[in-house]
Amino acid sequence: MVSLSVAPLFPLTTSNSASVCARFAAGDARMINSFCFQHNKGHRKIVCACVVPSQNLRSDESSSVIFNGSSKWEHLSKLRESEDDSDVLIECRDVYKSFGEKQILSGVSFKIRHGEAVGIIGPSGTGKSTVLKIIAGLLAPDKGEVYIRGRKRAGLISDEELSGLRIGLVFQSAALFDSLTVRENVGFLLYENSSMPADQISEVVKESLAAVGLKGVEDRLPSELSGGMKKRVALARSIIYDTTKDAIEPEVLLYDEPTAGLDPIASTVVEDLIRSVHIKGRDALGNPGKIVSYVVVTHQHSTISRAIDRLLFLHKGKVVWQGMTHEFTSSINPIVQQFASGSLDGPIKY
Ligand SMILES: Nc1ncnc2c1ncn2[C@@H]1O[C@H](COP(=O)(O)OP(=O)(O)OP(=O)(O)O)[C@@H](O)[C@H]1O
Repeated sequence: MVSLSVAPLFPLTTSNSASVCARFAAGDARMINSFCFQHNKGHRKIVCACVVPSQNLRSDESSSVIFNGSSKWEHLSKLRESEDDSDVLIECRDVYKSFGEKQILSGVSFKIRHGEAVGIIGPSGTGKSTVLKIIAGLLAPDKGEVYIRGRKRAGLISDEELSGLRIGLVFQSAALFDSLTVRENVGFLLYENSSMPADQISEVVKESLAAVGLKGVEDRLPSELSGGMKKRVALARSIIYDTTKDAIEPEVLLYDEPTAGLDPIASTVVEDLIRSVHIKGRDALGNPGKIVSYVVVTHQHSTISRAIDRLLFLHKGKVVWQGMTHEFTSSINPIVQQFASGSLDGPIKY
């Protein structure tokens, strides 16, 4: 059975049991709410979120990976081809997507491996959010395939019976329900879909909020929170899960511009939270994170340097460069160089 429901930092969950759950936190909570009630007929599960040691951007020209047909890239590409793929959680293979006449993705290919913290960057409108939605199973590619732990996904997440991987999508907007308290927002899925008693949900909500460094805000309404706090509440909602269910699958979180609109310090808080809920990190309570891998779409340099280990650069519908975060600023790829410097001169035209 398939059920879809919502969460502000929106987890989309699939399970390897007969139930599948998708959680969303989109821009319009009401729209999501109605979507949720239409679809959420049976079982569901809930998800979590992530952290890892940060890396600083630095120059390392010798290790850059360039996608311009250079022999170095071809060589590395061949090496990667022969790599062991047993740790690949998600793979997009030659994905195409158009909206009407507008071709957005024209053969996007990449892999997300177990334990990775991956960033997708590139000019505005190049299809980064579209890629996240395709990974999440909210949009189907026109052509090409998405593999979840080696299994080809057919159609949308709602069509899936089996996946073995929970995928959560955290939208740019916190997408909290305005009329619900923080407790009700964070525990939304549990109140709606689990058999957990209210006091137990309340406890789990409290723990989830504590994991993102928030205490004593359970009874507040979203309007009483700052933008940064709303994002943290949304993150708490994305990492909450039904503690009465066992066998929780590995989970991947997808963040769409998690620090957009935040001041530098609030951005740092969110970037560290993203790290902290990752399996390589520790949350505010000192517990290891539960998110196995995550993907962040961002334009912010601080988020790239603080929360991301490997980057995919999307341009004109393709991944035109990929490399470790520290290789980004030293890349000799003209597209990357222009983007990194913010120059108006170069191959990217506005
Ligand atoms: N559902 C849709 N219907 C029609 N067009 C869409 C839809 N979703 C996205 N687009 C268009 O596809 C293009 C890529 O959008 P997308 O949001 O994926 O880009 P992006 O790289 O994330 O942009 P930004 O960095 O500005 O957030 C845009 O031109 C957008 O208007």
